[in-house]
Amino acid sequence: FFAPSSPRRRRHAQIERLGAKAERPTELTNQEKANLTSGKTPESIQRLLDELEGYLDIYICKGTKVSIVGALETLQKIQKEEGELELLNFGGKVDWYARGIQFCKNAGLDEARLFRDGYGERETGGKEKVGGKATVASYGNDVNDRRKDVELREEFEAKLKAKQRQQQDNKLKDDFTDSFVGLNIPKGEEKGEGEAGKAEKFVGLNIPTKRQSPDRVGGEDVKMPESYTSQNMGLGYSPSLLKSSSLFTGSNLGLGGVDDILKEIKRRVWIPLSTPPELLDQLGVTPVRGLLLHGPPGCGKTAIARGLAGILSPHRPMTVVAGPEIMQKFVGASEETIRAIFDSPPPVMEGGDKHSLHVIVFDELDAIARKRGGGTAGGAEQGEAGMARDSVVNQLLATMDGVRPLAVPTLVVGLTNRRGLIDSALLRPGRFEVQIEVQMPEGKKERAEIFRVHTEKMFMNDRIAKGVVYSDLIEELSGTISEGFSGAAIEGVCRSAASRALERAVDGCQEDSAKLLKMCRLERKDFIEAIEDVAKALGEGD
Ligand SMILES: Nc1ncnc2c1ncn2[C@@H]1O[C@H](COP(=O)(O)OP(=O)(O)OP(=O)(O)O)[C@@H](O)[C@H]1O
Repeated sequence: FFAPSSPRRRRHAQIERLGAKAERPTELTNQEKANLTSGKTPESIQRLLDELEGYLDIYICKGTKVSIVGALETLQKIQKEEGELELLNFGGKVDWYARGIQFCKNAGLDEARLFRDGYGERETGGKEKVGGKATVASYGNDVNDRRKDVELREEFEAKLKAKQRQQQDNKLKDDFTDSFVGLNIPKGEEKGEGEAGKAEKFVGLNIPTKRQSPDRVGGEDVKMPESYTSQNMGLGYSPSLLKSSSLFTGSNLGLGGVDDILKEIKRRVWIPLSTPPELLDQLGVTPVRGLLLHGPPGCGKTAIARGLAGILSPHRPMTVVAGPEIMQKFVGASEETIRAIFDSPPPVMEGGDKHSLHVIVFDELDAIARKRGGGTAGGAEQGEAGMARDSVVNQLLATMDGVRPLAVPTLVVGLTNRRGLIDSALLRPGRFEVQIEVQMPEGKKERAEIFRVHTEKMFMNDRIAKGVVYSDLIEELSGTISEGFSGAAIEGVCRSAASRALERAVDGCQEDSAKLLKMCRLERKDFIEAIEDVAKALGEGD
């Protein structure tokens, strides 16, 4: 939904220019020094803007209340930081808060909806001003405000639904086709971009706009296939689905150093799934049916698969098949078991339609899809377990080849630490065709990104000790840890560091919860000691 003319790259370039231009006062007051060392920079506001963008993306896709609350809270942080920046004469010429509000407007959230219709009153009339702008009353944390929000949203959605029903009853063709953006619209009836945009703005309001069930409209103009084979596994043209791929970023998934991986998944899996089928037809290609993520433990394979399923198919829960557990069921059972996984997708949630993508994640795929053949080489097994595995592999092959049609479009994601054990037939094109290695964080830059992901919240909530410069801390930590630290290990470091700060705060003021809340801040040494803790544990693990 953000104009392609304003990609993040351009904003970062702008930040860099601003940073270069920023003039620091030669003589800083103590307060200013304290502000400086607490990390107030244009970059910190940019990070907040990125966060805001993330919330608005989620809002557009899923329309959740949490995302609006998150957006509002982020706006407030932006306003606060901007005020502090102005004190430092440090980029104060840029109205970041106004940019944040513009983001919200682009996302279809006007100020009235953000501030008045459920999130407390916007204070105006010069009651209170920061940096010349009217401040926003804090989001009502109390239950009443939240309840009011829910009531307003329900009322608003009920009205919209009623209006939609009426429009359908009246057979207003324009409105009728608008709601089908993303469907396989028959040739000659494609809607122009303007109309597509019109329908899309409802996406954030939980109205099923992407692909409505043909049942609901008579199924005459719009036909979805009755069953899905390798030829028509795609979801049909879906501009909103294509756009929502912008959500598939490391920062939204809470992952650092994986942007190249996400880009490749977007290009090879996501885009073909949601482009016009006739275009795929002309190109003579079909969407990919299988994605294999392989690599060492704790590097984010599961998190990527979850993120992919959550954004690609927000209305149908994904199916997770835990390899070793399910194998116990397979032994002695018939081939029906694997069929059942594909043939019984979880029902769609409200707002979805029956053609929503079904994502099946096979965790520890090597446990169920080992090389066939009964020989011991390459990890294949004999006996009942070996036969069960052979049967599973055969079933998977038949299903992924499209021999057996499926009820809904399906994407299979395999996760494994041991790609070498998987039957090679499953790794051929047409099956787990896209294979991506999710490696250990390669260098300092990737490690710094992961540290940032897992400490940003502490930093934003002022839980890093005064006097510690956040960017220096990240730089130091990412240089200190060794190459053997996975993303999960780095997350472990942050957890362990937090536990040290918590312990110190609790020891210092057990009986005074207000003091405890105030005191609990992470020191540099907490992180350094935590790195040693985790390194020790990793060493013992080896
Ligand atoms: N690149 C990363 N950036 C930030 N956090 C990460 C990263 N990789 C892993 N983590 C953290 O580690 C946790 C565990 O990762 P995840 O389960 O996705 O790894 P995995 O590769 O699937 O491991 P396994 O093979 O053991 O299942 C994640 O939830 C996340 O918090």
